[in-house]
Amino acid sequence: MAFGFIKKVFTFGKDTAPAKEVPEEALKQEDVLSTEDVPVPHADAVDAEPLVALAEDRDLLLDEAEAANPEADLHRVEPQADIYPLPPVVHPLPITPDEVAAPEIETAGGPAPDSLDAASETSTPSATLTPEVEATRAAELVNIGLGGVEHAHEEIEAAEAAKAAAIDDFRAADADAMAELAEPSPLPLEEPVEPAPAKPKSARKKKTEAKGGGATTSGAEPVADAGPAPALPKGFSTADQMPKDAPAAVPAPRLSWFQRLRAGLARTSSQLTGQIASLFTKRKLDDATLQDLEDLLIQADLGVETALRITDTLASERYGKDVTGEDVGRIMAGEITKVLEPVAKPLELDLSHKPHVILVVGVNGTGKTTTIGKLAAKLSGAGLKVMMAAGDTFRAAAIEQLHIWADRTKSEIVSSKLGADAAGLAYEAYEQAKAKGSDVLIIDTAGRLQNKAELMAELEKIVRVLGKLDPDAPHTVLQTLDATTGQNAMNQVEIFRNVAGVSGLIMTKLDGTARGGILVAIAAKHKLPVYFIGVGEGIDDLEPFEAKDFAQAIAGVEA
Ligand SMILES: Nc1nc2c(ncn2[C@@H]2O[C@H](COP(=O)(O)OP(=O)(O)OP(=O)(O)O)[C@@H](O)[C@H]2O)c(=O)[nH]1
Repeated sequence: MAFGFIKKVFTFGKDTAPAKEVPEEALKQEDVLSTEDVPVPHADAVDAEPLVALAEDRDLLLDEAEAANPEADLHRVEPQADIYPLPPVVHPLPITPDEVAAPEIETAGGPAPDSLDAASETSTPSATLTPEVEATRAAELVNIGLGGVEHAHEEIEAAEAAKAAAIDDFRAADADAMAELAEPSPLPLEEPVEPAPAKPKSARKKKTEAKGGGATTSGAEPVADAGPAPALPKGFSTADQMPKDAPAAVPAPRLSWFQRLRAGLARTSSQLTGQIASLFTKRKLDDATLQDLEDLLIQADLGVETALRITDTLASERYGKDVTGEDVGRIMAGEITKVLEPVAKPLELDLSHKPHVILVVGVNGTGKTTTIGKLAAKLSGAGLKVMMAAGDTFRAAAIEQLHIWADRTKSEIVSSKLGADAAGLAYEAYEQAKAKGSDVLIIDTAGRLQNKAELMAELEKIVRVLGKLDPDAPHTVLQTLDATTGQNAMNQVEIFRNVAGVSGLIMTKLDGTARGGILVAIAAKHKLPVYFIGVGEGIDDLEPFEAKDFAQAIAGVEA
């Protein structure tokens, strides 16, 4: 074995380069091979112990060979750095992920690609050190010139093969590591949420159609089934939560004018009849009860006169006897009817005048303009030629309002600018009505409080101007009374009668919360005709005044 080893050394020398004479001092290689004196690059990575053993073996073999054949020319070839340069100690290859066939990385569910560097560093196999060390050892063997070139070649090839295998292993391991990083973690941190199974498109469509969907968001395709609607705070609702097929608002059946009158007077009548019923419960009619009844009737605005008529009639019939509420109601309706019948007159028109002039007066908001429209509708409907005069020059809306009524009733209208002289307008309107052959001229006036002297003076002026045109004009002075005002209506009639010569009354708003008793008191005192009653805002809501109907409605007696 020792000769074979020597042979290899010689062959290596012939094949490559002639052997060089080694300086004497260089032959003292023990020191050279000392691991202490010769700095071994990266000594921490190279195990020098076997090399020292090899060098010792070499010296022993050379000594034995020289002893056996002193003639032999045995060169002690010592390693020199310039002849056999030490290969640099190769550290594990710094394989970067770029050099490795990177797997396709899906970012979803895996770590960010940035983490791959760290992953590759930490996953570098430590086994790659071994072939490196072996290669270094082989090189060392060559360097010391004792291992034999062939042996050294074999060792180097084996080391390189091992190194290549190690690199392959590393690359495979690294690729596995990277592939693992790219895969979603098999252990999710949170409980996975089961995705809702997608409903077939046709099923969704059917559901939408069944709901009548699409009506609220026209043109918008339902993108996805949003699932059950979230609970909304009070006050919020979704279109789905809206009641389907909400019943359409059914118009209330229109009441007859008498029903509306009764409804309007219900407060007055129910209050009155209730008090009367409780007054006469298990009581015989005596002076005290009669006095109490009189008080109740006066409180109901019927007036002292009418109240006394009622109590007197009741006493004459039932004094000292049991009395019921129905008894009192019946007598009350009869007596009120007697008071009202004389005033329940039709509005007489003297069409020989052409025009018959109707001046409409009253306090603000009592229904003058509206009543003019209603009257014109009746007259026009009867074939009469009607002209209106917008004498309320204080209020632009009143002028406009009358124009609307003129349009609706096919009436002619004369109007002027806001603030114009109302008397002058009345004059102009009369002239035009005369010229055009109008049957009726209806003149609106500004609403005014009866205590406003200057306004009342203007009203007087209108009456004077009209009287100059026709001594009998205005032929009718109508005053509108708001049925909700109560006792103040009596005062209004007194003032307007004195100033404008009111000749007849129309009580409006008897369809509301009326206090109709005052009309009985006014009728009893002034004996002014009551032509119509207003029972609504519509064009037909003006009814001829009927004493009995009105009386029964107040008394709460069935017709
Ligand atoms: N319910 C009800 N409302 C009425 C009736 N008559 C008039 N009105 C309403 O009462 C309000 C006043 O009516 P107008 O006709 O403007 O009264 P006016 O007297 O001309 O008012 P001024 O021009 O301010 O003096 C309006 O809203 C009318 O629709 C009625 O008989 N019943």
